[in-house]
Amino acid sequence: MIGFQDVRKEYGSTVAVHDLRLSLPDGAITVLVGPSGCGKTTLLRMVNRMVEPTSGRVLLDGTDVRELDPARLRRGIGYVIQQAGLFPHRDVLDNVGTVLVLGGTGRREARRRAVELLDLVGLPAELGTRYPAQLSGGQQQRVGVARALAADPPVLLMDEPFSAVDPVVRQGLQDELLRLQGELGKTVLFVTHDIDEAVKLGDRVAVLRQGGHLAQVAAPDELLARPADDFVTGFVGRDRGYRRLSFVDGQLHPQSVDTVVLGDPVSGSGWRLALDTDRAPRGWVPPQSDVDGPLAENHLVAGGSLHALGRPLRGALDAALSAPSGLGVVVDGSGRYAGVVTAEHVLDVIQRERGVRTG
Ligand SMILES: Nc1ncnc2c1ncn2[C@@H]1O[C@H](COP(=O)(O)OP(=O)(O)OP(=O)(O)O)[C@@H](O)[C@H]1O
Repeated sequence: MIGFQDVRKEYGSTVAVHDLRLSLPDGAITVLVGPSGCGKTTLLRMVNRMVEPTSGRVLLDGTDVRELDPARLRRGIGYVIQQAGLFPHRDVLDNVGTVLVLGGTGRREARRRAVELLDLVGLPAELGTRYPAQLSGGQQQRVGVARALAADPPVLLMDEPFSAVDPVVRQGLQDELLRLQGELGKTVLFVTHDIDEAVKLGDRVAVLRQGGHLAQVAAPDELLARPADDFVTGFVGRDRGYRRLSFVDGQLHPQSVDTVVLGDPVSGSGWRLALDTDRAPRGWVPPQSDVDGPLAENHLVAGGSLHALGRPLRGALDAALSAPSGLGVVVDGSGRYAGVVTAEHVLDVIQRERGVRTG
């Protein structure tokens, strides 16, 4: 759907994008990642003609975008930028409905549709009458995404949309984008300088280096497993082997451990896992603890992270490494205790998976 054909952009003597050839698969997220100044934003803005190439062509559905009227082109492409870029003097509903009104929809209908879009991006309708300054950074970004989706464009350009929010909110926004994309299947071009964000979100990741050169384009797992050169190796980082575990699934065989339900008397010795009455893990009873009477929260040592069955093995290893007992707690889809795993067991499964994969 979107293709860059030998696209070059020069600003005076600066080559921002160097004869770049890249095509973006339909209905997938392609992430452009690279250090500051390597030409990511320039490349992205060439799609909606906010920047014109010095030479080469940008194709949208086979048509050179230069043949398309810029205003119409932009109405058909969702655009999300850092700090959302909302209009400060319009309330949230008017912000979200902007593109619809520009396209000829009446204001009342645009506001009605905006309420649905807020719901789509996980915001309560009550926020609709607030002004951007009355929202948190994460909420503003969601409004920005809702606004970009308003005209239901097939293409979404996202330029560092989550860079200005704190890491926890950022993860939430990333998860939300993946959920939305699962529903909507847009063709997304996403710019970031954060390799973790790139491998989490991208179906394909294009790594750029200084001077606007394309260093490698690959699926995230492939990128981490086989970086094309020293630049990409350096960029994806030293812990790429560990990060790659995010893409490794395998059949874990959790073992059982002694459990005790909060409110029940404690017996046995060694590490015992405390559960609530729904069998959700709550923490650990350490060896030699002398709990007298029913088990209460204040008798517990905090647990590590939990691993949900079927999720990538990185989470299982983290659960084992973060548990005070050294036993990673595995839960089922409803958050109920399903067993425990040691780091050794997880590593065995990983090695076996690798063996299968590499033949
Ligand atoms: N309007 C402009 N005039 C002159 N030079 C520009 C202009 N826009 C970008 N450049 C230069 O082109 C190069 C690429 O810039 P661009 O903004 O595309 O990089 P980027 O990878 O998005 O960077 P960042 O991650 O810092 O946003 C940089 O050297 C930049 O200084």
